[in-house]
Amino acid sequence: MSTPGYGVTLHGVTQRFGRTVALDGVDLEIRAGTITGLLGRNGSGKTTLGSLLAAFRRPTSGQVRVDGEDPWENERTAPGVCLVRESGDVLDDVRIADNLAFFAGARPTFDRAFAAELLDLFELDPRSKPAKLSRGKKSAFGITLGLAARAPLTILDEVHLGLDAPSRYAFYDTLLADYLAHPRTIVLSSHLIEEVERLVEDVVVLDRGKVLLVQDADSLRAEGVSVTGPADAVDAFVAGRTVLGTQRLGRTSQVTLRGALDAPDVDRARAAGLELGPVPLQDLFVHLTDPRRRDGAAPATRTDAPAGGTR
Ligand SMILES: Nc1ncnc2c1ncn2[C@@H]1O[C@H](COP(=O)(O)OP(=O)(O)OP(=O)(O)O)[C@@H](O)[C@H]1O
Repeated sequence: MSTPGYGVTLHGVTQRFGRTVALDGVDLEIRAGTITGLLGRNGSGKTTLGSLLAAFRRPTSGQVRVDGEDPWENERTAPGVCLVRESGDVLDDVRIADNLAFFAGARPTFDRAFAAELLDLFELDPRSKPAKLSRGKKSAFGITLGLAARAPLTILDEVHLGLDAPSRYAFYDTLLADYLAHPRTIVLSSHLIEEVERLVEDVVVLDRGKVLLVQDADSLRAEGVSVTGPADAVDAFVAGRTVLGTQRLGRTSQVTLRGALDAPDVDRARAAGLELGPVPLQDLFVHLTDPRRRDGAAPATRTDAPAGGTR
């Protein structure tokens, strides 16, 4: 059985805007049939990358391949690629019902019944026009189009930023359930890493137009450990190790460490009454992209590092 969804490869892709280099010689593979989290600080090139995949623009140089082909003016891949950005990418002065009809006509995989369910979920009136919607409702409509399209390559670029917390969690749950029922390739760009981390199988981190890391989320998490317990005991245990983050609540401390612990360390931690747990991706992300580390040194984790599980 072939893998559902379109895979993506980029070879030496550079995108310039005048003197700005938004993407700088990017080599990247996004696996077909996965949810990939696209992470990066402001201006790191995430939206530019999404625009290239959706053939909204052509790179200055390098090769973009979607399902093995150049997506630019490609009649075969175009209906199978759906990019939704924070702005919603909808027809502002056209009623929601007509927007849906227009969108569905261009996409053979569009599921109108699912779109209707999503309108109900987000309490959107099919008679209203996107121009009159609040920011959050407009985002919800963009999400409705993006999910109901069931495109083999779906790129959701900060689509959920305007949503309130209940709507965001409804979006995450719906995305996951629909992805499991209809596997495809989803690229999810977000600054809300704590919220989306349970969804993503692979992680791509962009930093100033370059790929800093491509890794599956589980092996990435395994590259660190969180240590929780009485502050004194935690401090003694973590002394001399690479600390990614510290949280203190009264006399309890939780410290995120980089690097896996060996068996004797695990025994020592347990003997000291400390709890060990997985590392939040957010801590690893902040560590890797910390502007205070802009000393030209290579970050500790890279795709070319010999870390176990890196692909
Ligand atoms: N159309 C454009 N014209 C000129 N510069 C642009 C254009 N689009 C993007 N850029 C620049 O390219 C760089 C990357 O921008 P991009 O929007 O891809 O980043 P991003 O990671 O999506 O950022 P954010 O998280 O803030 O949305 C930035 O320096 C941005 O100013």
